[in-house]
Amino acid sequence: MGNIHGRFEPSNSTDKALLIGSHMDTVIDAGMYDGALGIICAISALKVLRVTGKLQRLTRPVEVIAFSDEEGVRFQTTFLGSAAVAGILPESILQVSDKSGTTVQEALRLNSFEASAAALGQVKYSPESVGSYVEVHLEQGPVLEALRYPLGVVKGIAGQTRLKVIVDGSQGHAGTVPMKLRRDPMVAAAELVVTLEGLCKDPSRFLTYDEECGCFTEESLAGLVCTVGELLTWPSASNVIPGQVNFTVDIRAMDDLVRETIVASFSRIVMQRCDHRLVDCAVEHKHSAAATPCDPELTAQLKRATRSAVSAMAPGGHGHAGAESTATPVLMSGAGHDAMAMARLTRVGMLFVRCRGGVSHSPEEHVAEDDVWAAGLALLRFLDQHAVAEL
Ligand SMILES: NC(=O)N[C@H](N)C(=O)O
Ligand SMILES: [Mn+2]
Ligand SMILES: [Mn+2]
Repeated sequence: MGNIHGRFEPSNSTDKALLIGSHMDTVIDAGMYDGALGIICAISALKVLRVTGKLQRLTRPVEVIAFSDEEGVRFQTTFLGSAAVAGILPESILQVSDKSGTTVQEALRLNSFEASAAALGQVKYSPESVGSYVEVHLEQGPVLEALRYPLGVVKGIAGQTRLKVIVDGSQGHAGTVPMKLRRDPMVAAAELVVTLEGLCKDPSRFLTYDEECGCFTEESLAGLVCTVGELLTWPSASNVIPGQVNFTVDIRAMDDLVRETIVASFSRIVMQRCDHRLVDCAVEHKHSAAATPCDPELTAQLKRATRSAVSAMAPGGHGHAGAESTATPVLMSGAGHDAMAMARLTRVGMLFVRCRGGVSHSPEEHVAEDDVWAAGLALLRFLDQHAVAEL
């Protein structure tokens, strides 16, 4: 699937491998740090172990993996690289096509990968060969900056569902079709986009009683967000009533029942509103990933490593300013990560790095050099705890 691996195998290792990685793809018009930061941190940490002669003291294989496609921008499926390693990628994925009609299999062939079902089977790792997966990633949110702390550990990752909504109407002349005779998919889509926002801002206004059997609490609704990031129209001419409009839907929540109920409720609303407007519609499920907890023991080790790294950089150490408190923040992640796929193979832990203004998926994305240093130091401290034998 286009992943890139770098592995160090100690001569007499008996323990299961530690995998450290992140994704090397990103979104359109992105920043420099999403994904890449985690890969660079991992490679740098192993380089320091080599330079300091510690590689030979590793008690377990340590492997860096740069995953090929985490964002799912091109094929609307996501975690292609990590899901292949985790062994959860269905063979059918090879036939999913992008907007130009190129399938995953063809895209791989164009890059000299013979992607057959058998080849896909060879990519997956056996659970007994892997002990844990750790990922360093910028936070992509405002919490660490607000806490004035450079690093944090992740308690869990929100679940996510991606849909594609297709609305078909009657294509026609913008000047001659009376308003009352139109079957306009653009207006239907616009109404659905605004309704989706209302559904996620205030679900109680929309959910029917039987759906509320979950009696959603404030906590269970935590992190409920929805986004329409793409909207395509055909034929996309200013003087033509569109024939078809389709748009993407991205729904996330910390609670899987909440997310599934919102998805079901929105699908029902799509059918109802399109019926009312006499347009045809379809809701395609492109991707779903359940909310993923991080492993408590790995998280505790990452917390200890973080505290050690930040205190080593505090004034009198390497002069790292800004760590106002000693307790390492523990955060939930609204963003998805390869760790969600890798959690289906092994236990996972994540280390978050503060980013300016919490901005990500934008050229404005920025991480302070000192915070990159702190992340690398914390990863080294984690490796010392987790994989390097005492002298
Ligand atoms: N698969 C994903 O969730 N990709 C991004 N990391 C995202 O959060 O959208
Ligand atoms: Mn991203
Ligand atoms: Mn990412």
